[in-house]
Amino acid sequence: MGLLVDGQWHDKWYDTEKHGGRFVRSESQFRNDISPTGRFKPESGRYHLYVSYACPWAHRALIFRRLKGLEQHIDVSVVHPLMLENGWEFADTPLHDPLYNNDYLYQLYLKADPNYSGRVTVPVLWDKQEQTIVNNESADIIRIFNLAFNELTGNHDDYYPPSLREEIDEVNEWVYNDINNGVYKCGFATRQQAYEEAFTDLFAALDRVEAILAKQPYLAGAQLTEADWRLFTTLVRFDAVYFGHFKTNRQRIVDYPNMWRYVRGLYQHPGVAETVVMDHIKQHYYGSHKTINPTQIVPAGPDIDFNQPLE
Ligand SMILES: N[C@@H](CCC(=O)N[C@@H](CS)C(=O)NCC(=O)O)C(=O)O
Repeated sequence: MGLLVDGQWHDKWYDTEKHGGRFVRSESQFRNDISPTGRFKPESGRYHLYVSYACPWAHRALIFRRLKGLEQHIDVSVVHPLMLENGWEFADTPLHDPLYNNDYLYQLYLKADPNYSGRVTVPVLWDKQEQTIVNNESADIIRIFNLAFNELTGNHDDYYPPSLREEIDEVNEWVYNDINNGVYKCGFATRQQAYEEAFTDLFAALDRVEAILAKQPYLAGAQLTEADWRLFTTLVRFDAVYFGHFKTNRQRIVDYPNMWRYVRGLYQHPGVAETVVMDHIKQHYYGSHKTINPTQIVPAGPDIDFNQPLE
């Protein structure tokens, strides 16, 4: 784990002490759009997506690539599940970098900006033409995938429809703060109080989701939207890693009847199960955070059947 400072790699863990033991996530820095009139145009074969199967943020992008039929137009590279002293690394095929044969993901960031300062995160949407990063913020990448390539693919499915945008933005706000990022706030807290605050907020938000799903099938109502996919990537990791490794253990997702049905429904959506790679997920979390799990032992359980029929 580390970061780049003026183009130099430093092996450094998150500094929680300056925030009273709290984990504070930094903002992504490459935030360009893809549009017919802009610098980055929607073209087949021009862009490349770098992900980790372990990462819930990168997972959103992978799901949208599949939902929007972009596999033929945007290739993907997957990094090695362990993120240690050199950050995300490439390894032997198929976990290699087919474009530049880099050893480390930070080399890609340096190619985009030799003086880059900041964290080196996945996902990365890369432009092969300009050899730079278009965008490294998953919330943006899924919206780009949702719309920008529609003319190319003929797929007009809309996961951020204008009529529901206000509702979706409102849900995203608390789901992001208290659940998507909330599990990290629990797991990376270095003081008891910081952990307990995050834990309380997390389970209040999960209870809220459970109550919403008692009344309607999806977070924004009757229609499946990006708000659901953003929540899904956290829920699908919850019982296998966050519950144990991040100490989010008041209850599991399987213990919430509505959420357990909902997460299975999303998992069983065509093409989604193939984007869930549980051994990368478990290896990454239990193996990469030595401050939390010094032995790096990966638990053998639990056994979760996301394919269980939806009754
Ligand atoms: N806001 C970013 C967050 C991405 C992110 O933090 N990814 C994690 C992996 S789950 C990462 O690459 N972390 C490396 C680091 O923080 O140094 C997004 O949603 O795209």
